[in-house]
Amino acid sequence: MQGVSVRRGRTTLVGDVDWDVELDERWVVLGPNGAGKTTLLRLAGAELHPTKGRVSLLGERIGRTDVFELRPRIGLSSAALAGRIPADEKVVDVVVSAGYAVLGRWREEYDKLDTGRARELLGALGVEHLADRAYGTLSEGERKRTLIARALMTDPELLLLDEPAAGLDLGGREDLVARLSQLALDPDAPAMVLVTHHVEEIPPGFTHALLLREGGVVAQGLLDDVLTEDNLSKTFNQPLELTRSGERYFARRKDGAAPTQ
Ligand SMILES: Nc1ncnc2c1ncn2[C@@H]1O[C@H](COP(=O)(O)OP(=O)(O)OP(=O)(O)O)[C@@H](O)[C@H]1O
Repeated sequence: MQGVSVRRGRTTLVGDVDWDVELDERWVVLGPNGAGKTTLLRLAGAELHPTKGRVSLLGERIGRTDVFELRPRIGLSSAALAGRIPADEKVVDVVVSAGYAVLGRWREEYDKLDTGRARELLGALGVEHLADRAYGTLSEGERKRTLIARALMTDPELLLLDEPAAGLDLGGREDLVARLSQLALDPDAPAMVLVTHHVEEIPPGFTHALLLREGGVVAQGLLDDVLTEDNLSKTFNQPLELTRSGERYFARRKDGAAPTQ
């Protein structure tokens, strides 16, 4: 992205962003509510055109390419997508239908090979036993894993995950972080961008971070350089203490700091 802004009326959702993601990188986009994270991810998923600036994805310039050809090369898991899945859709079909860029099994008869791959992906995410259940009967954590399996179904070159751990309990979060870490460390895995509000959700193996506040970039670059107390405090507009334990990060407000408005 070069000089990218997205505006709606007088509101700037993201402003003047320069950002490069290489295919072997795993990025976390971190920022408070309303910072513009989802907007940035939708730009990266060819779901949104910038108001200003240039976006190129997988060698194709947005505005000069057919986004319908580009989108299957990008795997996306988001709450918006989750909300469009029919409750009675079979879990394996939620995954396999990604290869046909549809939601809802009724449209296609799927190939056995594809169904096998979908089950394999569900297995890699620890939910193969749910393959024949209706999506609507799954817990939040099981749904998130199903959606990640779906995002991987087309063997994408870029994987975009919008708050994959939101709504999970502690065990569910830790399990998902471990699985995403495995994926991040796999050299054959696609480039990854993960949006989150919480440093605790950064999976080991992620290499880069972009910190966003009020639509602007506070800092971006190698994770270790960018994730500092100063940068995090600026991003969340309060004095934060950041600790690192092994490959994981933890943050909390500094002792004695006054609550923000
Ligand atoms: N169509 C629109 N018109 C005006 N403002 C909008 C529009 N769409 C989004 N916004 C605003 O743009 C800002 C950025 O939204 P975005 O969803 O990208 O933030 P986010 O960082 O993903 O937030 P969250 O963490 O709460 O999901 C928000 O303040 C939102 O209210």
